[in-house]
Amino acid sequence: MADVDVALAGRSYRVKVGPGLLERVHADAHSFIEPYGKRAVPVVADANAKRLHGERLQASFRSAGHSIDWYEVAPGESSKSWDELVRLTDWLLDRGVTRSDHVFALGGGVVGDLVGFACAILKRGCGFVQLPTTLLAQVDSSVGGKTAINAPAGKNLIGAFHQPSLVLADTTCLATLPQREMRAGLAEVFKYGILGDADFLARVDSESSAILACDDATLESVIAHCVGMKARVVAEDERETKDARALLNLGHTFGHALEAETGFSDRLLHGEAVALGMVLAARYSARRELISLADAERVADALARAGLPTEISALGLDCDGSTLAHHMRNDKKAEASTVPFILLRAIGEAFVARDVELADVAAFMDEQLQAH
Ligand SMILES: NC(=O)c1ccc[n+]([C@@H]2O[C@H](COP(=O)([O-])OP(=O)(O)OC[C@H]3O[C@@H](n4cnc5c(N)ncnc54)[C@H](O)[C@@H]3O)[C@@H](O)[C@H]2O)c1
Ligand SMILES: O=C(O)C(=O)C[C@@H](O)[C@H](O)[C@H](O)COP(=O)(O)O
Ligand SMILES: [Zn+2]
Repeated sequence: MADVDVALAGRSYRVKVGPGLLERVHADAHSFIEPYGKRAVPVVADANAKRLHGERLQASFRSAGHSIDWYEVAPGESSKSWDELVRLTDWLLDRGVTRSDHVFALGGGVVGDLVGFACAILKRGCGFVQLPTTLLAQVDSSVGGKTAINAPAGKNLIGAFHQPSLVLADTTCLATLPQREMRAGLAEVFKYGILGDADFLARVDSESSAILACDDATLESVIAHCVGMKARVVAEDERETKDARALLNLGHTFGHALEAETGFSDRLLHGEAVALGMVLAARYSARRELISLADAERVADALARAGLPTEISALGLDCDGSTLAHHMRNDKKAEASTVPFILLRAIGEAFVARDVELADVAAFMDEQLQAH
């Protein structure tokens, strides 16, 4: 078992990583469950996560004399919507959830982002506990307090910073995760290496088979490493007001544009979009002679070896580079006169570039759409 603390004045919380944590939620989350007394505890769950792991959670609550009031969320990105937010907040209000209560979120990044945002606005803020069940959610989305739903204008455009009170990442859950979803999560694992830790990138490259095969020891140590990196960044720059947290957005300005263009659907998962986005960020860095083309292709090759997509020409998009660049204008990092891009000075050394012309990005995207 590994523990990582996210240090935020007055709002610090623990992230526990390891096998079997769902069986002992009643113990680890005791202080957030006990106040419910005889009331059932609200658990918002991704339908697949509930079907596959809900019973373990239920047994844990039952052993401490508590029952669960389940709310099911349909799997998929389309659940990060206004409609689902309204349905969920109405349900929480119906259950009489108070500001001092904690709502439990069982599932991947979709449920975590949705529940986190609902809890940020419910009665101006109640608590929540993250029980992430995907690799992506365990290494990234359950930690750091970015919560959001999507808008027609773009990805995660309606949201709030709202930190969880506890994160319990039970690695046993990953045994039931489809390989495509494991790979999508692996993209965010690669991200930590590419943006700030070349040694970790080499390690992930060589251990990707063990990660995808859910080797217990590898999973626990890799997940804890990622959470540790994210915890340090979040402690330094919780609200992305300095450049530190923006680096966690490597590949996302490109990736979110691709997600928008594919309709936030399972045609392109978030992690797959991030993999493509990191390749684009690396190749765009090479175009600007910040890194060599060989280094950019090293990034692409590592992702390809793990079975992740690296060529946007294979997506069959019916759009041109300026349509994609137009989506990027809605990026939340955008400033009045510029869209900051996370580029590479070296593999393992990302930085925020504020002198990128969207017209140049559009021309680059046109080339990439036609490449290979
Ligand atoms: N807040 C953040 O900092 C942050 C960071 C990264 C990503 N995100 C967001 O996270 C979302 C993606 O999260 P995700 O990749 O976890 O996707 P997801 O939540 O859609 O889950 C992926 C799929 O796995 C299924 N599933 C979940 N747990 C399972 C399990 N244990 N076994 C079998 N199936 C299971 C789900 O039903 C779903 O079909 C995106 O919306 C992205 O924007 C947020
Ligand atoms: O935690 C962060 O900061 C991140 O950027 C993590 C990303 O992996 C994640 O996808 C995040 O939701 C993207 O943030 P956004 O501000 O671009 O919506
Ligand atoms: Zn992401």
